[in-house]
Amino acid sequence: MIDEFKIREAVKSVLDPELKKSLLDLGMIRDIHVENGQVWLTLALSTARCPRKDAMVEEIKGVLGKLPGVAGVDVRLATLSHEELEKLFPKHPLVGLEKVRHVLAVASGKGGVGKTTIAVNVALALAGRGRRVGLLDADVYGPSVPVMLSLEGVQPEEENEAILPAEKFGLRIMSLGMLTAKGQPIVWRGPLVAKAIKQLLGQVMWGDLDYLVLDLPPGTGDPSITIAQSIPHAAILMVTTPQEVALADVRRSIDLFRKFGMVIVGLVENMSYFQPDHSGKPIAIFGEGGGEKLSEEFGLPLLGKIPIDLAIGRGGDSGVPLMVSSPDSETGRVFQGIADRIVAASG
Ligand SMILES: Nc1ncnc2c1ncn2[C@@H]1O[C@H](COP(=O)(O)OP(=O)(O)OP(=O)(O)O)[C@@H](O)[C@H]1O
Repeated sequence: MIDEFKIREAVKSVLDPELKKSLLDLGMIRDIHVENGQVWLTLALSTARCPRKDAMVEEIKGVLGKLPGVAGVDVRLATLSHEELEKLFPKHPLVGLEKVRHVLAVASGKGGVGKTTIAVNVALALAGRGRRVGLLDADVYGPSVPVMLSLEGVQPEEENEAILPAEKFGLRIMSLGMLTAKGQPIVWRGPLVAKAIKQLLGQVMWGDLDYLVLDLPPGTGDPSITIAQSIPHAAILMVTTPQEVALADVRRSIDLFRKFGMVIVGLVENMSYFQPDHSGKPIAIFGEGGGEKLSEEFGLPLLGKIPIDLAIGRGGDSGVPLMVSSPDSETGRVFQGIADRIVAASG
């Protein structure tokens, strides 16, 4: 007859994929109960969002289901307590940036050039290429990612003292805007900025990510440098516009990031031209050549030129970005090209 002892013996062989130790020995399989061949047990996970939970449940059921006398196996899921987690994993395996392969910080010389638009749509384009992508809105002056992704009013959930990013359009998203009460003015200055970002970086359960795209505050002020610097291995994606007058700000910004030892992966020129219709000639509303000029001057690749597209503005207002509503449009293909070049550059 099957009993708890036999179940324990058998289930010992199921290992935690991370720690490579028996789930039973780790205390993650508990409350085993056997009655008339039916087995009940609890699997306590590091997080309810554990990406491998289904595989672990299947393995447990597979191992126990083979035992003679077992009629059925019922696995209940639970999460480890904070104390248990700390004991098993001195550092939570999914919190912070440990499992984030690349951090891409989107910066601009000044405000309003489309930095957030580029951050959101490049993140979506990378996700469209099958990459696991997070988006951190670190724009201390006016976090606009919640509006662009219709996440207004969304408060982050917490689990075991970690903050869970919101999930939307296949991205994991966290915004400074989610940490402030609705309607409250945001006054993140000096030490507060560093503290808020440190908290975000240290406490958000980003999990396994190929890319974390960061929307930096605009300009060459303290916040953008402080934030970019506080993230190990962050590389800068610089947004520019084509007109000569805007270039001075971008030059200053590039110089400053370089002075602080930051790598710049490339330039994206936004609002490059307007295409009235498919047959007409593109109109260079804001002049032309800015991106190329900077590219030559600083030896940086120009990763793409985004047209002025009414669908981008509409996407920003409606909360459904262009790379969700029309990823294969002409503008969508430019974002795809940028994502491809980023992937190729990051290896
Ligand atoms: N290529 C484009 N075509 C049409 N509209 C655009 C384009 N790029 C950006 N916009 C629009 O311009 C406005 C400003 O864009 P966005 O918020 O992305 O700029 P930003 O540089 O992040 O601004 P901030 O400095 O305030 O953070 C938004 O309404 C956006 O929809």
